[in-house]
Amino acid sequence: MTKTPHISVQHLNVHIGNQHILNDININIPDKKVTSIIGPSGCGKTTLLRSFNRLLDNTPGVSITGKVLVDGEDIYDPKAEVTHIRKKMGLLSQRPYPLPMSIYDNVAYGPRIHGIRKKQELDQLVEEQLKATGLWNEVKDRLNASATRLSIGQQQRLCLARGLAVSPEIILGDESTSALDPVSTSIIEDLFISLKEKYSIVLVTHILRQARRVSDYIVFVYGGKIIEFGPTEDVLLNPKEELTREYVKGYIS
Ligand SMILES: Nc1ncnc2c1ncn2[C@@H]1O[C@H](COP(=O)(O)OP(=O)(O)OP(=O)(O)O)[C@@H](O)[C@H]1O
Repeated sequence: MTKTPHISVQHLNVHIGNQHILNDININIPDKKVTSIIGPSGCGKTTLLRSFNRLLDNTPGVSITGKVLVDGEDIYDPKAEVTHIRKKMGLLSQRPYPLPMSIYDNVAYGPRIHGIRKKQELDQLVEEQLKATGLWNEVKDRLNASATRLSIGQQQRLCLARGLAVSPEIILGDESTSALDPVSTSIIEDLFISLKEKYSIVLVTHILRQARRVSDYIVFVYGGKIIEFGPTEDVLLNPKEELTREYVKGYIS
């Protein structure tokens, strides 16, 4: 484990209405590694991921206690600035949601909002991020075409490029390959592996093979609690907890 965690979760409890969704979560998410959150449907994986960038705030009936420190700053401190926190994180959801504009404008969108206006600077940024997501050669001759005309797999990589263009530090992926074909899935998985050089990556996945392929660390969640957390090989091949063993073997789903 790296010495300084990028995200440190301390005694996090999430209730929605009278349901206790996350129960005393304590975890240190390592810097510049891929950490995958696994567990059966409804165990709280997405809720945990969404707690990292305060996406739960608008959920009706939610109450959140405990701390989530990002780079040492408690994002649930009443004085914390949500925009500043969110800028540190890019979220890739299950399905790609390209903006209804050109490929170029999708990537330039965030930088423009953050005040970058010079065409040369934007051109360079767009090219850089399209290269980082392996799209450049596929789209360089049609940058002004509508993003919605790309394949679903390409759209997902474009959404990743759009997120990376605002210089986040952390990439959150919520089942982000579930709508993709096997080839696009494998491209996105390889991207996660290469992007960890620069970013801390946290993924929610149902697919154990995917978790094994891409992750350095695994968090196994069951019934709103963290049952086990550790290096991928340890958790998947030599779990300490009986519940993890049963889940990995497919006895619980
Ligand atoms: N907005 C909400 N209102 C009420 N209950 C919610 C809400 N969001 C999530 N829940 C409940 O919280 C629990 C955890 O949901 P969550 O989506 O985090 O689980 P998950 O492990 O990601 O599930 P899946 O793998 O099926 O996506 C579930 O029981 C779900 O019904």
